[in-house]
Amino acid sequence: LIIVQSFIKNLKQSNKKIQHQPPSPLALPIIGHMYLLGSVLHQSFQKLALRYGPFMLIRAGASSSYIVSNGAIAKEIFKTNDVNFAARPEFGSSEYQIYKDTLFSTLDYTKYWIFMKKICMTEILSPQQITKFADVRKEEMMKLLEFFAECSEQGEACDVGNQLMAMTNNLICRLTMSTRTSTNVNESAEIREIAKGITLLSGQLSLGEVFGPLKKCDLLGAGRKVKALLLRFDKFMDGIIEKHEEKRHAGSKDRKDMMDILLEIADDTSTEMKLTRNGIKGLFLDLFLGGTDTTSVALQWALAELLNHPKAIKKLQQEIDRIVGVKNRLVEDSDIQNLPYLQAVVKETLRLHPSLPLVFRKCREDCVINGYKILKDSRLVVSLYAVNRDSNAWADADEFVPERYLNLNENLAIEPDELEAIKDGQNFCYVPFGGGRRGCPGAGLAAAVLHRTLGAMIQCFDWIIKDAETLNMEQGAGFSAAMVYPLVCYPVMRVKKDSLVHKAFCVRMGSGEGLHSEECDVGSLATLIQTSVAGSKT
Ligand code: HEM
Repeated sequence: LIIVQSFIKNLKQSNKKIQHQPPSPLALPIIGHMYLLGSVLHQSFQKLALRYGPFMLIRAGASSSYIVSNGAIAKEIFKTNDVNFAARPEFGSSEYQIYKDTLFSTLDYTKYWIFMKKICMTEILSPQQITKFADVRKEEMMKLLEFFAECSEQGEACDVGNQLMAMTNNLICRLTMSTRTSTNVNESAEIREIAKGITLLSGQLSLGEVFGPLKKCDLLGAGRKVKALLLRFDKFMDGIIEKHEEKRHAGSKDRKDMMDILLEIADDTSTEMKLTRNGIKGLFLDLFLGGTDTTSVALQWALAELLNHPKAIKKLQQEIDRIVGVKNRLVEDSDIQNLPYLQAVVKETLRLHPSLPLVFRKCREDCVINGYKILKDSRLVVSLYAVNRDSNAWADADEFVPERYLNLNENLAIEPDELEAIKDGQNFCYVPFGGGRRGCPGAGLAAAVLHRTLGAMIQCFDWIIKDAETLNMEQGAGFSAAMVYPLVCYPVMRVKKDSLVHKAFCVRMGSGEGLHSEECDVGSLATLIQTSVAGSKT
């Protein structure tokens, strides 16, 4: 009897602990909390979290979501309940989404998604594949540096953001299907235009959620426009697939790009699932949408933060000068491990400016999060922005302090035994790439591009902000938290006129100031150029 009684008492107590509704602001009829939300959604959520706590319920019209704003609860989602939150909710009406069954980023947590994730991690975005295409990354980076070098020679300012965007777009096009602006202007530019349109319209489409069942009426007209763009993308991809098929049947010995790999998997009858042409197209759409803006926006923020922190940019230049030098060669992938301050700058940039500040998940089964009962199919948003800037986890949370990773003990407001976890990425108060099995599969590629490109931009140039002392760091609306104001600067070549790096630029830019054997070591210059432009006959 005593045992039964104490069991019932315990049950009652534990039931009491499970609450049903987390804190929520006063909701107005019909619109709910929409009156509290500004255009920059992640900042509105962060402000509300300061008042209502790290786990709150927000209702916008007919759509309700739980909002997570600290590392402890993010850990419950990304680790403790990983599988249960490995699905995404629907955004707006899916009627217009021609790849609704194959678009990797929006799929439910199904066998097919697991199969595709495996392909991403072991084949197309694997560390081996990233290394194999290091020369392509380098070539695109060199193009970018050449453009800045030309601006420097002409004394002209340039819109750095536009150039970075073009670079990441070209890079993703080349890695996925060996297409690039200079070899095929139309293909790369067309992809950019389609991806830009879809990103913009998807924002409007997801607004349809607030209309509940009425979302099917496509009141904002975004659905029809998205469908038109997707059909254009579909036709474009048919052309690319056809070209790759022809090449394969002709027995081409070219290095395999992602499309070649996927077509081989599609033809393999021994795989556990069938990869269809639509599956390839859906995954490619994700790679274009997920890989381009995210990486270029992060690079922009990194340069902007450095420009607003002259001491940091100097420290970074000194580190690169010491380890790599300014004269003989550019920063290589293999240098990154020896450049801890560069790593810290990239890490701090992603902490303050996660390119996708909000992550959307769907609950697959009833569960308890932070003491609240969450029902199956509920929507949940992890605000990476708020988690990364949580002042209970980070000292001076809104400040750009790369040094905090070099001396964790002084700058972090968490328990010392968690410090090691932060270093190896297991701590959930730093989550720029999301987390758990649904975390970003492109993090490795992004890291490779970010470190090397930023390193080279700082190694080769001093940067002067156009018409201002400091940059306006206002964040814009939209899925990727880009800067509101364009990042316009004067690049000023740092490398000395007679240095090998400078001469390599001159040769590649065809400015005639290139080689004179009495001036420099032609052998090392030739090596430099060859490694800069692998495969080129220069
Ligand atoms: C700085 C660069 C990048 C950042 C900050 C970033 C961040 C993110 C985040 C936060 C997510 C959602 C994760 C979650 O739900 O937990 C995501 C998903 C995704 N990212 Fe990235 N990403 C970046 C670059 C890339 C690149 C280069 C690619 C590939 C070329 C890529 C492909 C994807 C894909 C396909 C998804 C969907 C994954 C899924 O739903 O299972 N990302 N990314």
